[in-house]
Amino acid sequence: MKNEQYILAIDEGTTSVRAILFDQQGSIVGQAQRPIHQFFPQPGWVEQDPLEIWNGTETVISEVLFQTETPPYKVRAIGISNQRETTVVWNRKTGQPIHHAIVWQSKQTTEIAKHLQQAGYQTFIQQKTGLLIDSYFSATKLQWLLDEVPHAREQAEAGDLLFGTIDTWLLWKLTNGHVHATDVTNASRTMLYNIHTLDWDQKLLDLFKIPRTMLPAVHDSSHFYGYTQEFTLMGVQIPITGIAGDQQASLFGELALDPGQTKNTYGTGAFIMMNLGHEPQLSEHGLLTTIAYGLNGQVTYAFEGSVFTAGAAVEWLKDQVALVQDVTTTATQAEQATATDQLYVVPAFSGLGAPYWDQNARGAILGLTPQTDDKQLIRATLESLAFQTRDVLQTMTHETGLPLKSLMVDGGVSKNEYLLQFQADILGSPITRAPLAETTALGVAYLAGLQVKYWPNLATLKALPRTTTSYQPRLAASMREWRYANWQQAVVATRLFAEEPHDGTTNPI
Ligand SMILES: Nc1ncnc2c1ncn2[C@@H]1O[C@H](COP(=O)(O)OP(=O)(O)O)[C@@H](O)[C@H]1O
Ligand SMILES: O=P(O)(O)OC[C@H](O)CO
Repeated sequence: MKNEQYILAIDEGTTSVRAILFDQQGSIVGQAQRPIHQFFPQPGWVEQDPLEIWNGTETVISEVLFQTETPPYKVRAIGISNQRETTVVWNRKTGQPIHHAIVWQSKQTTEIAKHLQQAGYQTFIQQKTGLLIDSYFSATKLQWLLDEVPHAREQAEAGDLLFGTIDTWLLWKLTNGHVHATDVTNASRTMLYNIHTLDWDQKLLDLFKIPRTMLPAVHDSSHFYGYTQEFTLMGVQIPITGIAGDQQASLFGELALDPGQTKNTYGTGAFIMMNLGHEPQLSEHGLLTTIAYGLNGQVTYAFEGSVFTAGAAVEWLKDQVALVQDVTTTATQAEQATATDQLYVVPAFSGLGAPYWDQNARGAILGLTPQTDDKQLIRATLESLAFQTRDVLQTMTHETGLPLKSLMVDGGVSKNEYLLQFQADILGSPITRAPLAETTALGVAYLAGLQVKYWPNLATLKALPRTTTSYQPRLAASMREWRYANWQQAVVATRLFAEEPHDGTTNPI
């Protein structure tokens, strides 16, 4: 349609940045994507260049507009979804980052996190933030930057430095330094934000020694944040009206808006989220309580189970052990493998996330025999994603008392048919795959579009056409439980290996 306007979603993930144009049906009109490099300055450390992220974002925006012959004035609004927790600090006057961004997976602040745990801060922090102490969240990363980058602390105390997660950094760049803000979902991942009072928590700022002047303003996920500046890439002023962390954006894109509705996004990691409604519940078994979205002045909470290694394990099959040349062939290879009932890959490459939260664990392969071959290893690796998902979902249903009726899935690895069938089998529940792999971008497009009345209300979104693919469980219950019991045993063995030896020698891991 000639006069149609579009919503532009920017999805800045861990491995790439995408710009996607959506029309009023929620269909993709065009998209562009650029990879983003990761730097590994020391084992376990992961960093990215914030300027590369910004330049990549500018490029994909230009590309998608060019490819679809869309003049910028046809973009009704912009939404930003982003890899969460990743921490950037930059100079407010020069706009220069003081260091690379510290990525969510990075382990350089493990010692700070351990120290806090040992000092007994877990309950204090969980009650305020809903989070468990881990180097994953922004607070220890920000503290590290202020402590380790020369003169950073004095500059921060003088009010010269700004902190942001990637959404905040991109918003600041898009508005040419006019707007320093974030949304409630991203704020809830910093470990500095109180999810009950909905404000930065002074006691936490004191604990991590963070000057309040560095912190962005916090708003609803659907909110008028500001305009792109005329002299930035867009050439015209376009409102930026949606921001959400990528996992929350995909929950919104799935329209999982009722308590109990649950999604899993299989990307680099796998992030399972269950809508909790308007009352936060704290977990006793390793789940995070997080803000799902802020809409019309009200926040909705969610339980989250973060699995650190999902697609990253598939990448490992390709890049490190070269068992596959192309990740898309893994489903067929897994289908062709002879049964792997006794072979288990525990991909704890960066420790184990929910519900274990074991920073020390490292990956293991258990049950090798002389017959074990490449296809079986591929299959067992894919199966590990499904087992890890069950670990989290079992905890969620136990804690909330809500049964799992069905699981909505999306993300890059959800293209894998073998995985989804096995996921249904090992859960004993149906799986529904979203029509678009780009549910994250769609979610933040919805949030941006609601604010400018591109879509007038939630009912309009629910009425949009949507064709999903379902996977029904086929495995007998006895086999299902036997396989899962074996997996649990494999996790126990893996964690045992990472424990300190009892003879006083240092654990080399
Ligand atoms: N057909 C497939 N089978 C298995 N894994 C896949 C397939 N297609 C993509 N992937 C994996 O999906 C991941 C990328 O998913 P994506 O949602 O783009 O991640 P992120 O947002 O973390 O960058 C990569 O780890 C890639 O190996
Ligand atoms: O880059 P993704 O899509 O794997 O998401 C990363 C998460 O937001 C980290 O918490």
